[in-house]
Amino acid sequence: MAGLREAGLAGAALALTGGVAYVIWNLRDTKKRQEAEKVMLEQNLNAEKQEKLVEKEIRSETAREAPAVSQQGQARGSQVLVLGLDGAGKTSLLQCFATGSVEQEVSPTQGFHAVSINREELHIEFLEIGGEEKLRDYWPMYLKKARVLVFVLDAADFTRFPLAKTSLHRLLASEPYLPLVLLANKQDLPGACGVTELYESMALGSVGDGHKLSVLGTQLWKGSSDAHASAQDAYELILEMMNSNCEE
Ligand SMILES: Nc1nc2c(ncn2[C@@H]2O[C@H](COP(=O)(O)OP(=O)(O)OP(=O)(O)O)[C@@H](O)[C@H]2O)c(=O)[nH]1
Ligand SMILES: [Mg+2]
Repeated sequence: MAGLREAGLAGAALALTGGVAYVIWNLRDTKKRQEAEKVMLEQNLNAEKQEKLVEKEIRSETAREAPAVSQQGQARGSQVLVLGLDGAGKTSLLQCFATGSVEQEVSPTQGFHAVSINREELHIEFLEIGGEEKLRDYWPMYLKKARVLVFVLDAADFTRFPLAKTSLHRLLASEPYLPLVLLANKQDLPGACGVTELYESMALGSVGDGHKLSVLGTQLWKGSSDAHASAQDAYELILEMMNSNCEE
């Protein structure tokens, strides 16, 4: 009996210490959980803040129809018009500007694709009009408001150089003072034309003196580690050309 009682007491003591230990553990656990919840809450708030910031700084919009030309007005603002034949890499470029890389699959732009960047004093709206044949007739309508024209070219698609050249020269002829940034994209592809050859192939020497122009090689394919640096160089060049247009 005594053995049983002792065993009972020992059991009760164990249960008691176990209970105390549980309470302490539970208290510690609650404290830890509260701390963890606080950290999580702070992280969520920070993430929310960050999201809002990104939302505020970069807005991306795609639509099947281009914005009405009447809404465009006539004054040159901070719009950068991004044109080029279908498949050249215009959407990939804008995706890099908006997110820093080309992570998602891009699909052909059926109408327009706009990305607005607002950072401190800087506000730029990049407007891409799709490059399919049926959309090319709309291109000239958007030149009036553009401060800079970015023409993206698939530098490895030699067969379409003549078409790209005609399309580009038609645009330049209707806007004799519009600065041009020509992007020789897809430099990663074997045999892609370099910037010097492209200058010749696109007959840029024959473009009037009124045009400030720059040619830059880029590679913007999905997953490329160089895409970010390429897009960054293009972005800086565009900014420079925008500023040069302001100073006039
Ligand atoms: N290899 C390679 N592929 C690229 C590069 N840039 C874009 N592409 C690919 O080329 C295809 C067309 O790219 P888009 O960015 O949709 O071309 P786009 O000029 O917007 O074409 P449209 O909207 O049809 O006028 C996609 O499959 C891209 O992943 C590049 O530098 N290298
Ligand atoms: Mg596109």
